[in-house]
Amino acid sequence: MLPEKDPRKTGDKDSREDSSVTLFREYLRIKTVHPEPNYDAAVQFLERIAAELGLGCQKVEVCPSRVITVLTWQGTNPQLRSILLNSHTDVVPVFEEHWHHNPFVAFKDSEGNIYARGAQDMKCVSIQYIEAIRRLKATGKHFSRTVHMSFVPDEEIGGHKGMEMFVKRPEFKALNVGFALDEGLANPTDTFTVFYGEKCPWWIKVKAQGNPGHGSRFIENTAAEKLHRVITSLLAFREREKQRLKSEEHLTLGDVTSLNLTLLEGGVSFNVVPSEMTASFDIRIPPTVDLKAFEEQLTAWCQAAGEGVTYNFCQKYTDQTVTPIDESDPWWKVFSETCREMNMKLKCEIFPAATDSRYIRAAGHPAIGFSPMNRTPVLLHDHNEFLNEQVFLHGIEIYTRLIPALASVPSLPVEA
Ligand SMILES: CSCC[C@H](NC=O)C(=O)O
Ligand SMILES: [Zn+2]
Ligand SMILES: [Zn+2]
Repeated sequence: MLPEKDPRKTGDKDSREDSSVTLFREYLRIKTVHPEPNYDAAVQFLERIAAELGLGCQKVEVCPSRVITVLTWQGTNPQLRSILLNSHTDVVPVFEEHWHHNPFVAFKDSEGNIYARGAQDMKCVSIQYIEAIRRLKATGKHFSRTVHMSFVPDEEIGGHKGMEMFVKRPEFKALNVGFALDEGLANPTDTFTVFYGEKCPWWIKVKAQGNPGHGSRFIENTAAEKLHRVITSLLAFREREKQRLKSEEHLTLGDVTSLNLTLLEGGVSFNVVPSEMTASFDIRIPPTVDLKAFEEQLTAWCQAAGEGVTYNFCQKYTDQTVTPIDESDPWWKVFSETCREMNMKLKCEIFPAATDSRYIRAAGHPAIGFSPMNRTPVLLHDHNEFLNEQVFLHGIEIYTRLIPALASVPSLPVEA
């Protein structure tokens, strides 16, 4: 086995690598991977950064072993609402046998592509925030609004012991957030995708009860027949939404309801007709859908499948707040104008999955999901996730413009 630092393993060839890229790769090597993320190492890393940059560092333990780290750059007018730059520190598991390089070594190939779990989702963004602030501080600049960087655990498993708890704490209220940035997605074209809202995740478990008996007989009203009907109704709806997305050109994945059958359970033996079987569905509902009507539809499908068909929620998010993206909104105006000044093309969408932005928006703060990765395939949660170092470095330049612009938004009427 090659040692972890061997250039054949890391792709390190020259010592002229940009120090921001080196820091990014160092962060990627911290194994904050589920199911047992090494959060202590990440917090230590962030404490070191805070000391290096001369930033305030606050640690909030929202529950045992779950710490939110907040690095703060105080503004010249701390009364004003702050800018929150949020990122999560955890990453999703890997199927190591499908990776061409160890996903926790941050191998860089001859084209500058850095391969690692978290390269896109979203350790890039954490380091881009940090490096932009490092550069801004180095020029001696100051801005009126305070800038906070929050680094949160457990986003990938729903944020229940992370951001969901944090927004309810006095320490969060004390941040006095005016506007937040959080993660988005890569875009393979020249355009950058920007997210102003998210779909609501609903995870439902449908239980069908029926008559049991010997596997050789035609038992009436079995659990399987009823479950089959529910599955048929739900998958037919899935097909309609899929076709709608395909046939209406202006629609994106964020605009239609997605639905997948993700778990099937039940049965004890080949020759025993079970009295109970379950099917679990991952449903993602756009903010424009009437949730009450949708729930009634689910209930109707279950009722139509026969007696003894019920469902319960394992996840039911119902806040449909979206962030304003009209030019009359002072935050959006500054965000979009600054991007325009850099000749960036933006496309505004609804995020198709769930991020911690939903908790920030539900707490009443505008939040935009934005990971500055254009000309990059969408590889989050995929094998061989990578980000090119030039794209990464360009992202730092983008934040180096965005952060001063946002932190200089003049006092708003609500702040008077
Ligand atoms: C719905 S809680 C799980 C959150 C998770 N977020 C990122 O992938 C997602 O599945 O969207
Ligand atoms: Zn993420
Ligand atoms: Zn993710």
